Amino acid sequence: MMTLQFPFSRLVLASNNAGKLKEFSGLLAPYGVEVLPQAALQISEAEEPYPTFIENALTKARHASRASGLPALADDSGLCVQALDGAPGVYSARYAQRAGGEKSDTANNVHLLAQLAGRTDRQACYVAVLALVRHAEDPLPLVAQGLWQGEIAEVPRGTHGFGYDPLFSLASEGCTAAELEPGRKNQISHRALAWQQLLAQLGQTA
Ligand SMILES: O=c1nc[nH]c2c1ncn2[C@H]1C[C@H](O)[C@@H](COP(=O)(O)OP(=O)(O)OP(=O)(O)O)O1
Ligand SMILES: [Mg+2]
Repeated sequence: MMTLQFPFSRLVLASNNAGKLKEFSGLLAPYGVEVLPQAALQISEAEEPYPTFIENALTKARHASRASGLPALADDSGLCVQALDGAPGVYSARYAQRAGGEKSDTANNVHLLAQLAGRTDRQACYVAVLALVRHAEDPLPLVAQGLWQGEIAEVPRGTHGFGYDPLFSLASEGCTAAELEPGRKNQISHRALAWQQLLAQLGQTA
């Protein structure tokens, strides 16, 4: 792997999602940058009111950077299902809640299966957009995206990962994302791909 020098030694991870934090600690481990989850700095969760991943990612990164005075990395991600016209998309974390249910991964998975009942088109795509700001008013944030194609399984399988992983089935791997070893997911996921894109940009701008 190419080693890159980060232009800073510490950054805030602008996320409260334990699954994402775990994946990022793996992705960032080789780069010798100290990663501080925003909760460790008592930073509140930012609002995510926008209809695009990029706007939400940037707003989360700016919020954490403003509160901490440090560079910040944010991830806005979700699952886009073809037969549902791209839903739940940017609303993935609030999918069941917006339909009157609770805000949890389990409720989201149950709701997704109900929405797809009887549908044969199960194609879906995970999307991750990353935003890295050097400071809160950074006029030139680094932005990268990754996509990961899969299909929605009929029943959940696997215990690794988080979110929709038990339903995200990968023909090439012969299993769901929740059945993948975490290290494998971190090689091939939407988040891993976006991270590689961001690193490439850092290499150009560092
Ligand atoms: O690799 C993934 N494996 C499974 N599910 C995933 C993945 N990547 C995104 N997802 C789902 C989880 C959540 O339902 C939504 C992200 O929502 P999103 O607002 O970006 O994150 P969040 O609210 O959980 O944490 P935070 O905003 O603090 O980073 O997409
Ligand atoms: Mg969120």
